[in-house]
Amino acid sequence: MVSVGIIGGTGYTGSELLRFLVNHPKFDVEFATSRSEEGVEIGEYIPSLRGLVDDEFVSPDSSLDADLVFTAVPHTKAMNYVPSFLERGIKVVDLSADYRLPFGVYEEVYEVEHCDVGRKAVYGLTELHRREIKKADLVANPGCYPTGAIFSAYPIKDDVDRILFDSKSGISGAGAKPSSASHFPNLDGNLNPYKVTTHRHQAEMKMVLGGEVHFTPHVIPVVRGIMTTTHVFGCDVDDVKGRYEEFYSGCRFIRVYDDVPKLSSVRGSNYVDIGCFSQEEGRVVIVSAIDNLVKGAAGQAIQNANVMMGLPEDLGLKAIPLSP
Ligand SMILES: NC(=O)C1=CN([C@@H]2O[C@H](COP(=O)(O)OP(=O)(O)OC[C@H]3O[C@@H](n4cnc5c(N)ncnc54)[C@H](OP(=O)(O)O)[C@@H]3O)[C@@H](O)[C@H]2O)C=CC1
Ligand SMILES: CC(=O)N[C@@H](CCC(=O)OP(=O)(O)O)C(=O)O
Repeated sequence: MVSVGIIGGTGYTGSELLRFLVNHPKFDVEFATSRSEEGVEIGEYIPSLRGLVDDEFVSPDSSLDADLVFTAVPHTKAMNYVPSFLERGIKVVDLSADYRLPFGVYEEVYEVEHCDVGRKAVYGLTELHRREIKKADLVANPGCYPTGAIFSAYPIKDDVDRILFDSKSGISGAGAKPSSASHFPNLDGNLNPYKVTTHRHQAEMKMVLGGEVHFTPHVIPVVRGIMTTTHVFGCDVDDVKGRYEEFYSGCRFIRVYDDVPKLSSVRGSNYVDIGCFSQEEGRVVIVSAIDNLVKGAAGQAIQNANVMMGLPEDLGLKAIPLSP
């Protein structure tokens, strides 16, 4: 068995890691941390795990031991834990943004100084970066929006002039802490664009796709899921859908089809559904759907950890979507 730890076990992605790890045949949860819930039984704090996990949350501490650690803490916080794990030979999958971008770009976009500059991480969109992930000690798990967006454009990225991502996210993307954006009367019945031209994930999308990339996020009154409508301009590809089918053949979590994907077809699962492929003069529209907490976070993190430990990529991740 491989022992794994979670820094940030009470958060939405930490809880989702626990949900999948309970059924993982090769990963054994050694610890999950929380500062606010230290000593509280995990199954008591996360009622869906009642009777399934009887350990208690422990205080986050750089001396905690495991074979692999998931850091599921807010960006700017993970960099305080990652170095000490790596220095003790413990592999890390970081779910935060701290190691995703070149350090100079990170400091500009996140407006903070990075305290671990120079550390090498592999950016982990599993299906695109498997070979590097296999050899990595530190994987930077991609952002939720970039995951859905990049998969929806990658197969044709070199044959287009310009890419525009228009994404709609469920509110769990904002984490467990309530805010005015997540307050029920502000969210219900609304569709709220935010950071329309300035969202921090645009840098990640540009890093992987290159070229001209634009991104506008919206939050919608659902809990889980990200739907991205991707407009590509100047597309020089005859059979766009055929290109995707070929590119993603053998990727068991990526499903390519004709229809417009639904959030309910991926909810609770590690799937990326890609479809639509509507074409008019000079523009192709492609739509992708993911569960932000699974393929956009915990699921992809476990997929990457499987690859890092030389295990089958889909181990512990065979959950079927919760449709409807
Ligand atoms: N929600 C999503 O859909 C996605 C989130 N992510 C990223 O994953 C990370 C976690 O997100 P999410 O689970 O939503 O966040 P939450 O806010 O829901 O949870 C944060 C967790 O981190 C702990 N924590 C906070 N500050 C610290 C600290 N300084 N040291 C140790 N632990 C700390 C909290 O527990 P306590 O305060 O009790 O210690 C809590 O368990 C973030 O970087 C986020 O951007 C990535 C992809 C998708
Ligand atoms: C709806 C919502 O608020 N979403 C979050 C995305 C958070 C997230 O998951 O950020 P990372 O993927 O970079 O870790 C936001 O826009 O900041």
